[in-house]
Amino acid sequence: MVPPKAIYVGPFVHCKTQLELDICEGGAIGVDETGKISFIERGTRVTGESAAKKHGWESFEVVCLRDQGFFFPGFIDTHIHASQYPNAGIFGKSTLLDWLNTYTFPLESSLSDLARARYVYNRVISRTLSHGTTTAAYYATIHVPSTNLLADICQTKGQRAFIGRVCMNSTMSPESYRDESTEQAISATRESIAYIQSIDPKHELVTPIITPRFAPSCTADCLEQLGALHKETGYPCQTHIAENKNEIKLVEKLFPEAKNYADVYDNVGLLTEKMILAHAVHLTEEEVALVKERKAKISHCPTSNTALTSGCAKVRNLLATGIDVGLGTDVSGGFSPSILEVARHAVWVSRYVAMIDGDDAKLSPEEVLYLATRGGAKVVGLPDQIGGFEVGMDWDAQMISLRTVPEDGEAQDEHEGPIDVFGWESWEDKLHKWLYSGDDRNTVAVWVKGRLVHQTSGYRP
Ligand SMILES: O=c1[nH]c(=O)c2nc[nH]c2[nH]1
Ligand SMILES: [Zn+2]
Repeated sequence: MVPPKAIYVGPFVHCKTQLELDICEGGAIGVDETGKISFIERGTRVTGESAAKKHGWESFEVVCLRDQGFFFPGFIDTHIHASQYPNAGIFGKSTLLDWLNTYTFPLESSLSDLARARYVYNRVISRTLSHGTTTAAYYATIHVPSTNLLADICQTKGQRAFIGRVCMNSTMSPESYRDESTEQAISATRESIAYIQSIDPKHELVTPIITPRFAPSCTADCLEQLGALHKETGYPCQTHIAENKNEIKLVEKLFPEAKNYADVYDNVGLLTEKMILAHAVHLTEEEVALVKERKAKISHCPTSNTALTSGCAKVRNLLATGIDVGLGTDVSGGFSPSILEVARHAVWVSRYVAMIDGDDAKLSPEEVLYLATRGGAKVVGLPDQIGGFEVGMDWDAQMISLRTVPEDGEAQDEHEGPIDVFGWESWEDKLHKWLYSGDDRNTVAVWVKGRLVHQTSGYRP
């Protein structure tokens, strides 16, 4: 579907650097038929017509922010298990290894049923889009048909996605839910890769991602062959690392020849700049140095790490080392499909770290919004294409509505959302209010590559 040429008029905000937002109180962003940003005009007096005239545009749509609010880059969820979405919020008092057996494997296993997979995947994609997630790195299940279905639905609904068929062939996983052998794990992975290539040969929207679940669920031989597949195809990879202390002990037992957890992946050629490592809560200094050296990326998942009592990742240290970090909902270790919520929790977790390590550990609102957008773009390997508003980048964006409370303090309608703006706040204050109290009611429209992929019912941009 070709999106129309369009000019988006109103305030826009994006991250200039890790520490600084670029807040433009008024302007116009021209997006061409390919969904790319063609021009950016700044100024509160700029209109769609004046911008079009300046750039010689003749036929186009104008999308104006009718209420107070702003355009913001779409969020990037660098780690989410689409197949676990029905369990969001269901974890009791479990920790990682018993959570996998009690809650997770039974649900994932049930998605061999394509009708059930369709039900779940339709919902999780609609839900994440409604929270402003324009790109997601998904784990599906071990099943090829339902993994391929996830790719189909992302394409139909217009969400940019990395789609991973989960590899898990070790006897640590239940017999009823694991790959039969290394050969079968690799051929199923190849089958899913070939399908995704067939539906999106240039990977305009969906891309396969090689997905060993985590070291304990794969044999050394399987990891080795996945490393070879990564080298052969150049496709990105994702896995988990150092999430939980018992998991780390298990890795030491299963891979006694490895120096540490990161070394298990490094030994087989999986620790590269195209690897997304989820969690990294308990990495040693030596491992952090290796991750940095290999330019591997980290997905920080604070809601999950708190829910499963895994620990508090020291994100300030990772950033100071120069490692690229993004945010992940990690549904359903994480209970929420919202990256805005995860960004807020990234602030909280950094404060828990600061209570022990000192104030330098604290992440600011600007920093977590950076991780949710530009940081995530680096993690998924698309820093020049998504995560910000620059000429030549794709229009992956969300329209945020923040209405000022009327003078009588009363009138509310379905689009008001949970934030009370009184009108005297600075732009920085409004953004902080959105970060700490906003939700999907504020996200009234969402675009991916210039295509409108979500709008709040009744709200027409
Ligand atoms: O947060 C997590 N979710 C999972 O599904 C998983 N599998 C292994 N390790 C994991 N961690
Ligand atoms: Zn996970």
